[in-house]
Amino acid sequence: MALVLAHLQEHASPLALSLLLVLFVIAVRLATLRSRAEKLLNKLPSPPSRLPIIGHLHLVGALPHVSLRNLARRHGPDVMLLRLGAVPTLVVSSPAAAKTVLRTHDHVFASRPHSAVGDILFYGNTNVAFAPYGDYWRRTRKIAAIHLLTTSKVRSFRPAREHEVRLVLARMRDAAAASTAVDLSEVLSNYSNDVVCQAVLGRLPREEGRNKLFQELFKTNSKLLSGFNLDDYFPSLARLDMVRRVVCAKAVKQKKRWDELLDDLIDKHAGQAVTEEEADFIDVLLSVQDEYNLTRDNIKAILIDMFEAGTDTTYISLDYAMAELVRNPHAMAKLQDEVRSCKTKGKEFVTEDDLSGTSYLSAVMRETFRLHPSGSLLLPHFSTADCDVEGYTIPSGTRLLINAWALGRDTTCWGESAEEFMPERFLDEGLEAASDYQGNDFRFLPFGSGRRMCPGVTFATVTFKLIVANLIYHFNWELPQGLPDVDMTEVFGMDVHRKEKLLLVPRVAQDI
Ligand code: HEM
Repeated sequence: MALVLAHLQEHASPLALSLLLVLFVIAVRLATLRSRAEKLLNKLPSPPSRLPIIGHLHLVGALPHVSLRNLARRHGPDVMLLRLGAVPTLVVSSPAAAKTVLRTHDHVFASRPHSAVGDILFYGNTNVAFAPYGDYWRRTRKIAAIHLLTTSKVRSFRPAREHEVRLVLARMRDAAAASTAVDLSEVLSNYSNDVVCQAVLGRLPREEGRNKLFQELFKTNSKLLSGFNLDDYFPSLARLDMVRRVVCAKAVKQKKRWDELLDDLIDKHAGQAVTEEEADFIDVLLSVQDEYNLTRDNIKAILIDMFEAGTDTTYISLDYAMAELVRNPHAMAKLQDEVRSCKTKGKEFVTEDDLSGTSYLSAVMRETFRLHPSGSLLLPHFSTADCDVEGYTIPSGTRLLINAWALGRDTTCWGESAEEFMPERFLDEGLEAASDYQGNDFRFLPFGSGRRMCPGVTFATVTFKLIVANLIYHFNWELPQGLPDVDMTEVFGMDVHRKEKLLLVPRVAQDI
C-alpha cells in the first residue's frame, strides 16, 4: 500500500490524487455502512440453511407464499430475514408485525425496490405501482385516485358495468339452452377486462380480439415480473450490459407490443374535443398532461397499471368466488336465497341498488379475499430509513414482503376453520364481522394498507358484486358430468391464480 501511494505521489497530478482520495473515502464509507447494515440484519431470525451466492433462494418453491409461510412458522413467525441472492428480504407474517411496517412505519416502507424488468416494461418504473416513493409517485397516484377511482367516478361507470353484465348473461343463457359447459374463467376475465376498458378507453368502439390481446400481454407481464427473478436478486449482475441484454430481451420484446397497442389508443384520443361526461381516462390523462408534467411514456406506464392491476386481480377473485361456491353448496344456497329475495320485482336484472342489504354477498366476497388474496405477498416494499420492527432495527434499503395469504389463514387469528370457506365468519357478532378490507384489520390485507394500499378497492368491489349477484340470481351452477370437483391447484405469478379453467354448466333457475 505504502509503495502504491509513493508511486502515485510521484507520477499522478494533484487533481488525480484528490479524485482518488475522494473515491477512497466514499468506498470506506460505503463499506462501513454495509457492514453496519449487515450487523443489524444478522440479528434477525433467519433459516439456517443459507447457501453461498444464492442465499435462501433454494428454499423458495414454486408457490412462494406457501413456502414462506412454512419457513416463517419454523424460523420467524412475526419477522424473518431471507437472503434472496444478494438481497436481504424481510418477510412479515403476523398481524402485529404487519401493523408495525404498514402503519407505524408506513412512510419508511412506502417505496418499491428497483426492478430491472419493470424499468423496461413500465418506461423507467413510471407507473403508479412500481414508482419509488416520492413526488412523481404522489402525482400519478393522485391522477388515478381522483380521475378514475373515486366513489363518484366509479358510480358514473355503472351503466357500462351493467351493459357488460348483460352481455355475460346473454352468453350464459345460450350455454344453458344448449346444456354446455362454459369456461367461466375466460368469461370472468373478459368481463373484468371489459369493465376496465370501458372506464379507460370507453369512447372507442370495441375491437375484435381485444380481450385476447390483453390476456396475452398480462400473462407475459406476469411471467416477467413474478417477483423471484434473477435480476431482482442479483442487481449488480443485472446491471452488466451482457447479462442485462439476455435477461431483459423478452421484456424489450414485450414492451414493443405494449407500445404498439398504447400508441394506437392514445393517437385515437389525441386532439379530439370531448365533453366532461364523454371523457374516458385516456382523455383525462391527455388533458392533465401539462399540469402534471407527464411525458407520453409516463401516460403509457400509468395505462398499463390500470389495465393490468384492474383486470387480473378482479377476475382472479371472481374465479375463486365461483369455484368456492360450487364446492360449498351450503354457501351457494344461502347466497341464492339472499340474492333471489333482493331484486326489485318486475325487473329482469339485479341492479346495484338491489344489493345494498346483501350481507351474505359481502361475506362471500370477504371470505374469498381472505382465503385467496390475488396479491398473496402484496407488491414488494422497500425501506428508505432505519426503523425498529418487533425489537429489531431494520436498516434502510431492506426489501419487504408481507405474506397476506399467510395472515388470512393464520389459525391463531381465524381459528381451526381458517382453511375452510365459511362466509358466516363475517356475519357473526365479533371481530371477524367487524373486519374490513380497507387496511385497518391487519389479519386481513387483500388490498394492503397505508400509503401503498390499492386505490382500486371501490372499483373492484362493485365490479365483483354485480356480476356474482346476477350469475347466482339467474342460474344454478353444476360441474360438467364426470368432473368430481373443482381443481384448486394454484400458480404463482404477479398474482396467485387457479391453474385450471373453471368449467361449469349454467342451468336457468326456474323457481325465481
Ligand atoms: C379484487 C381486486 C384487487 C385486488 C385484490 C388488488 C390488490 C392490490 C394489492 C395487494 C396491491 C399492493 C398493495 C401494497 O403493495 O401494499 C395493489 C396495488 C395497486 N392496485 Fe389493486 N387490487 C385490485 C383491484 C384494482 C383495480 C380495479 C385497480 C385500478 C383500476 C387497481 C389499481 C392498483 C394500483 C394502481 C396499485 C399500486 C398502488 C401503489 O403502489 O401506490 N387495483 N392492489
